[in-house]
Amino acid sequence: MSRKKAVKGKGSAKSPKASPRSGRTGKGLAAAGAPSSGLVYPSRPSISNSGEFYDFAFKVMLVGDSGVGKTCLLVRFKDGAFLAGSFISTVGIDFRNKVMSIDAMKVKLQIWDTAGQERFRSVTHAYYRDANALLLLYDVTNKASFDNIRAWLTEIHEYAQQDVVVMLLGNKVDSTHDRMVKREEGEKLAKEFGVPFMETSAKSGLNVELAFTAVAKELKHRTMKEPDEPKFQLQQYVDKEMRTVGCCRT
Ligand SMILES: Nc1nc2c(ncn2[C@@H]2O[C@H](COP(=O)(O)OP(=O)(O)OP(=O)(O)O)[C@@H](O)[C@H]2O)c(=O)[nH]1
Repeated sequence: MSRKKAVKGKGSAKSPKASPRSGRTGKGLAAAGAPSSGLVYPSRPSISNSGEFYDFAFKVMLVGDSGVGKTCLLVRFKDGAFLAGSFISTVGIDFRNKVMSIDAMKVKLQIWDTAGQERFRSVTHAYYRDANALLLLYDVTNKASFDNIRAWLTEIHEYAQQDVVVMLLGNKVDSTHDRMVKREEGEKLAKEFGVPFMETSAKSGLNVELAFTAVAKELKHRTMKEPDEPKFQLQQYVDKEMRTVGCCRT
């Protein structure tokens, strides 16, 4: 990823509020601009620029308040590492590709990491409409980031495709002593909005692979599904596979 300096600014009152951690120096991401991947999503069979074949390609976006761990989640998934150290806020938007094997098929995920700060919101809005799935994150140690989820869901409703797959993720569950949002609260909110839910930790890697695998399975299933075939049950799949951690001081 390239590195750029952050620009300071304030977002619109209509957008979800930035969490208290926003407003820091920018972590480097590609220039903001109109989405122009040139790929058709979903596509089958296809070929990537590097000559690698895959059966499906899907676009997944990471969204949520600044500091909830979107970049760390992506880096954990892509490289199996954790970005420790000082927090550098994302500037604009960038993507990374990962090809996964799902039910013996090659699925390429193009994963877009968005800036959580409000001042970049108009940039990220332009990318919503092409997204096949959105991973919406909050930080279990930051109540404001959880409270802002309703506003994020309103925004998603406004800008994303109607059939976009949305999954709610409560990140940073490794910080058990700092936890401010109970797992049950996340579950309740997700149920209210009819979206699947799970908790993750980019730091420990807990459930990170599972979150992306579940979304890739859902998208692959939707694309291949015969009309009389039952739907893929994403939440059931996640519940069966998910590992949980104990609570906390909530
Ligand atoms: N303990 C813990 N810290 C995390 C985790 N994920 C991210 N962090 C920390 O949280 C801070 C913010 O992480 P980022 O991934 O940069 O957050 P972001 O959502 O991409 O933030 P923006 O780019 O501003 O939108 C960093 O200091 C990370 O080290 C996690 O799972 N556990």
